Amino acid sequence: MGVSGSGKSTTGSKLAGEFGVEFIDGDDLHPAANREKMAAGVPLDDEDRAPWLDTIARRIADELAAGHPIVVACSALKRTYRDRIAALAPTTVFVHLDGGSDLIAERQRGRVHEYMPTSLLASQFDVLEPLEPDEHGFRVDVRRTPAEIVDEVRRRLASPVEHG
Ligand SMILES: Nc1ncnc2c1ncn2[C@@H]1O[C@H](COP(=O)(O)OP(=O)(O)O)[C@@H](O)[C@H]1O
Ligand SMILES: O=C(O)[C@H](O)[C@@H](O)[C@H](O)[C@H](O)COP(=O)(O)O
Repeated sequence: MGVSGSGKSTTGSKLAGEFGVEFIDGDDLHPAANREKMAAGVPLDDEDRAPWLDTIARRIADELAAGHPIVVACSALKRTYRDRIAALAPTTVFVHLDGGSDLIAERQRGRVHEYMPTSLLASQFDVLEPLEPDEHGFRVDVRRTPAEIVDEVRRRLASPVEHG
């Protein structure tokens, strides 16, 4: 989880590669209307995101039911969004790629995205709700390299007491 440009695709795909599991990018599961809205510079609202979150939650639940752990990139900006995912896939561990707006804006500007304009980053920080103590997950600092972040995530996933 994390705002656009926080490194979900980069670190998520690397983590999945190291685990030897599938990586799913939530970007690819947005309905066309959501993509068009973002491309037009308009932030998504709760109603836009609800069916997308359900698609992601169902996909996680289906994969887990088939015995396939997966890594998913999904902004999951609000507590209610994460609860929606956890309701269908309760063993989901949320890893918040957390960082300041200046650094993330700089990284976002340095990449090309199919539909996401950099102008929407501020709206994402506005709605971002960090993990709360009773959520299943932890934060990592995006000032570190992708390799360091992946190592940290692996270490913490191997220590259940640290991410309860
Ligand atoms: N930890 C990191 N250190 C340096 N650059 C990073 C890091 N994580 C991601 N990046 C770069 O930042 C940009 C945004 O990352 P990306 O994975 O596309 O973010 P997201 O999927 O969250 O939108 C990319 O150009 C990526 O190469
Ligand atoms: O909930 C949302 O508003 C979107 O999911 C958004 O968070 C996401 O950032 C875009 O789809 C762009 O994708 P990147 O996060 O990969 O830039």
